[in-house]
Amino acid sequence: MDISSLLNPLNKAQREAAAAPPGHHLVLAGAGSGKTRVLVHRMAWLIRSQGIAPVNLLAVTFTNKAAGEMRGRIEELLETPAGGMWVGTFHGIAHRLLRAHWQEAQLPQDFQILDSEDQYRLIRRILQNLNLDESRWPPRQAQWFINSHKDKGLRPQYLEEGTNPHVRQQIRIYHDYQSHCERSGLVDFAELLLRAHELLRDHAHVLQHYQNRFTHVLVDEFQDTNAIQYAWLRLLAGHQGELFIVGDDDQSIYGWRGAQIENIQQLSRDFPTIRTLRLEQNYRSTGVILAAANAVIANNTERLGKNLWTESEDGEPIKIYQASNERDEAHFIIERIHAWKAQGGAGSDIAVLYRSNAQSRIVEAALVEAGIPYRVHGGLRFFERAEIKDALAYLHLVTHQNNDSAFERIVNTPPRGIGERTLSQVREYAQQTGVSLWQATIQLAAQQQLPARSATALRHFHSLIEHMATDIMELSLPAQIESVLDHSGLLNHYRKGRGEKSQSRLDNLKELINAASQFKSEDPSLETLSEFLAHAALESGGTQAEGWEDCVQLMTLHAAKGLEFPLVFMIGMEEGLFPSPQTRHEPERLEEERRLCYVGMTRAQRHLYLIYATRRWLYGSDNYPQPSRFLHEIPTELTSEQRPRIDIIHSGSVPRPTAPVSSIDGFRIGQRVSHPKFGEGVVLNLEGKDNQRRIQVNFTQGGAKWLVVIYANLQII
Ligand SMILES: Nc1ncnc2c1ncn2[C@@H]1O[C@H](COP(=O)(O)OP(=O)(O)OP(=O)(O)O)[C@@H](O)[C@H]1O
Ligand SMILES: [Mg+2]
Repeated sequence: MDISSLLNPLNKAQREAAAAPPGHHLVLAGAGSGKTRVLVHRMAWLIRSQGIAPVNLLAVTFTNKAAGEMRGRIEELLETPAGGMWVGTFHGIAHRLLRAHWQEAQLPQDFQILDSEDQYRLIRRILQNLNLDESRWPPRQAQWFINSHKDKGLRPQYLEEGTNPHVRQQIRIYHDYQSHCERSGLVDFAELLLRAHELLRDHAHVLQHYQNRFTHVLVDEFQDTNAIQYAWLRLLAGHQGELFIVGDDDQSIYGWRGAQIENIQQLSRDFPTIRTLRLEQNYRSTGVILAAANAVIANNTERLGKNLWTESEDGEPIKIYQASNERDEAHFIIERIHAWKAQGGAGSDIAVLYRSNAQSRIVEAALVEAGIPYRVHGGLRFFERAEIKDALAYLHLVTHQNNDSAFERIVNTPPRGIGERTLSQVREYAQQTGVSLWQATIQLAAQQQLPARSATALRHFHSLIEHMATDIMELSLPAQIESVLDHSGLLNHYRKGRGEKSQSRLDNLKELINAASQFKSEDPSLETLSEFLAHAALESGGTQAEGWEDCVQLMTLHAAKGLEFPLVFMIGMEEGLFPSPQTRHEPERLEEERRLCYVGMTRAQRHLYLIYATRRWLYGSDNYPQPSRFLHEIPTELTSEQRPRIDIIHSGSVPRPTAPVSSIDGFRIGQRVSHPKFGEGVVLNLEGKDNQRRIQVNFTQGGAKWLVVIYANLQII
């Protein structure tokens, strides 16, 4: 592609940004104005028109998925693979730096990444060692204390002890936690960033190397960078590197996780020559959606201010639906999805967005019942499932026996007769002598301090792990994983289990082998197994090993950042849920909630539904919430209220609207049928007419379910 056609798909302002002369640039622009598009074109333009080598570019995005898409787009524009270019998340890039410079970073070469759940477990263990009661010292609080200090670049030894006993105790926990991580070669997410920053700050030759290499540093979603991320961007850019930053202050939604919207202003102070460019035309949404989103965000006071307009047609009004409860909310969505599909729309065009993860369950249940495929993003991610973590723990232990988290996780999974009493003895010994749990078991066994049965069980465990390590040395990555799954007894363990759960666990373990065979290391110089383990820890949801298919997308508003969909449902638009209860009386946090609402609304390209319930069962109690204030902030001429439906499908004792019938579409009570998802079952009930024809089937695996006949795809067997 020649240079002019490279810039053709851009408007004038976008082109000026993508082909801006050398220097620092900040593209500050609203949602859907093409910031990400400009960033990608800028990279292609630098390579094609300015002769910059791909190795000189560093691009930082927010998720692995975005990074993958970005690389794909650039290669498409260049019509060739852009090898050597670094594109990744802050965490991914920090990890890469630390792997390359582990010595300078004072890490063991085979350091391992501790994900949030492992971190939580470790903190609990530290609390136990310190004899602290969890009800007084909640592990989550300690975790927050540790991470938020690391995000600010603060190590425990530099914290002011002060007089507050609570703070002193937290510092002590932080201290113990940190020494434990250092002894065992473990690096948590916040540590990745902090250590990468220290690496650059304290080692002039390393810094020099990367400053020379990365002549161009490009960052997407800049508004959500935290202090430490900003600090290392600044170091990397140095005096010569050129920054190309894109962001939107109105979409800053991670303040609670330490992101600093002030970084936008700081940028102009640190790089006084930086040019701010604006994009004002929105290409994503209809006029109505954009006007509504603009009206909502206009209620915030802390804004840098911008205009956003569109040439698109106004489109249809935003639909506000008052649901009688959360089940009605879910059924309304199902109905709309059916209508969308009936018109030829794809399921993957649709997103259901919510404020809190807990809201997805009811919608999921309704989707399952209706037989609509869906995918939850950012829920329990593939690599976070228990069986996958067990498998990964074996792999960790095989490569690195001093990994206590991995040891704890699988020493008795599957059960092999190593009891809690033995383990506490091991833990105590490890703590007193400052060795790893693995070492402790060896030493205790040698000193014959353990009961004979436990000692034998532990010896078996040792030789199991050691054998695995030698067995897999020569194997390919998927074969390594297969071998470990087999020899560890995990596969057998789940094979023995009954029911759908065990089956789905087995499927997941097989999927892990599949994921390993598709895995390509970014950095060929690294050993594949440890690289795969790091990938598993860093993979931030979004993509799962199975690929996309035609699924309705469910995710939190936070996870929807940067994405777009023709049809969007925002559910739970209620005071006390969105805005969330803790934020209602704090103006700053309320503004962050409003930005989140703006992010959600601006995901929609053509159709936007906002739904609230007048009654909601949430966190174990019944609530009668008011509609969200954000709904009132949308001018009424842009919305249309959907009338409450009368045919709400109730469960239980509520009388059904139609009388039972004896046969529908050839189905009869007592007949055996099969369903593509639920398997085989027996027809219990039939009712309704026209599109409302429903059938109740008692499935062998899943119990009784009501299905809508025309969608259920049932076969008589
Ligand atoms: N000049 C253009 N012509 C046609 N379509 C465009 C143009 N610029 C952007 N788009 C399209 O508009 C949509 C939004 O663009 P993009 O995702 O880059 O916006 P953004 O500013 O990054 O949004 P967000 O703030 O949500 O991340 C995309 O579908 C993109 O392809
Ligand atoms: Mg974007």
